Amino acid sequence: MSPTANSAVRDRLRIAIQKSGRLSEPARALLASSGLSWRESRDKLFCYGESLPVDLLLVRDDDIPGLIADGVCDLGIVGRNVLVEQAGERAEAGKPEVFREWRSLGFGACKLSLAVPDDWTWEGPSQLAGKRIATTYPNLLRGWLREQGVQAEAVVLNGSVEIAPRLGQADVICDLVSSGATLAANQLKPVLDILQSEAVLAGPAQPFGDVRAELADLLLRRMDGVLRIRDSKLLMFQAPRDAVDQLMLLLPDAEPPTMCAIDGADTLSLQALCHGAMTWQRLEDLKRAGARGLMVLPVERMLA
Ligand SMILES: Nc1ncnc2c1ncn2[C@@H]1O[C@H](COP(=O)(O)OP(=O)(O)OP(=O)(O)O)[C@@H](O)[C@H]1O
Ligand SMILES: O=P(O)(O)OC[C@H]1O[C@H](OP(=O)(O)OP(=O)(O)O)[C@H](O)[C@@H]1O
Ligand SMILES: [Mg+2]
Repeated sequence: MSPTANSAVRDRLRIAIQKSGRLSEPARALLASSGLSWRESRDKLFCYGESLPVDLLLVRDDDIPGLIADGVCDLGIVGRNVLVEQAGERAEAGKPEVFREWRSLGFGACKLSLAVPDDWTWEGPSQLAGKRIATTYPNLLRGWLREQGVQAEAVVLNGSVEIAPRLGQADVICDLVSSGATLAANQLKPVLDILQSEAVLAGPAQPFGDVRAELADLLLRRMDGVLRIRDSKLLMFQAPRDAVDQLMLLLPDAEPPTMCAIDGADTLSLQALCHGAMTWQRLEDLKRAGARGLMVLPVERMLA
């Protein structure tokens, strides 16, 4: 299917997200926080956008890069691991680059790691020469092996990769790791990270040439606002003017504060957007350094 043939007839934006899995809920939540709402219930495969002409396609995550490549959808929310793997697959087959990562989204964090049996003494990548490596990500693995100048065999499995060494299918594995619990349960240990992954917004490599460009820009601006204030709080307090420098050292994650003088000029009232966790411990440290009347407020929306 040609991308242009399929996408030329649309004046609505279509975003593919995972139908059901780790990225489904956070992807929906991010889009909803960006002001999108849909008519259909969540078990449908297609959700018609109500607040904006932006529709959703609910699909298997592995299908998302291909749907963008074919012009069936315009954007997608997918793990970087899947996107980079399929980009590599296309490059290997001599196909042009048609999709790329537009934004990292700060959820679905995991690593693609090499893991070896617990009883191995790890000496480095050269130890993998001639070994069989079970993985769902053969392109990423082969690319890494090439960079290392190591020749090894990729054994491609679509699931239950961790059990392959025990079944004698492979010597080591290259799979996604987050807590490490699955590796530990299978007597494996991680020795190297090949890719740091998280959910990303994927889009076409070339900009849209029609109304979708404006829609995508609007959506990106809103998403950037949502991502920027995620985990952020507005901190308000008062402090003696001569304590402010010291106090700001305790707030390395704060944007430059807004300050105004009260009580003549000796006391300042400050407000600062802070991007890290505002724990009781931090508030107590600020109080000890001279801050008074500390208040932490949630931030709902931000438009830069
Ligand atoms: N253990 C993990 N912790 C955090 N994120 C993970 C973990 N495993 C996978 N992910 C991320 O979440 C994405 C989706 O994982 P999930 O297990 O839901 O996919 P799936 O089983 O392939 O689903 P689908 O049915 O859509 O094909 C992965 O591609 C990866 O980016
Ligand atoms: O480090 P951990 O926190 O243990 O997570 C790692 C596991 O998570 C993923 O599998 P998932 O649970 O999605 O199962 P699946 O591969 O069968 O879909 C991944 O493929 C690992 O098996
Ligand atoms: Mg999948």
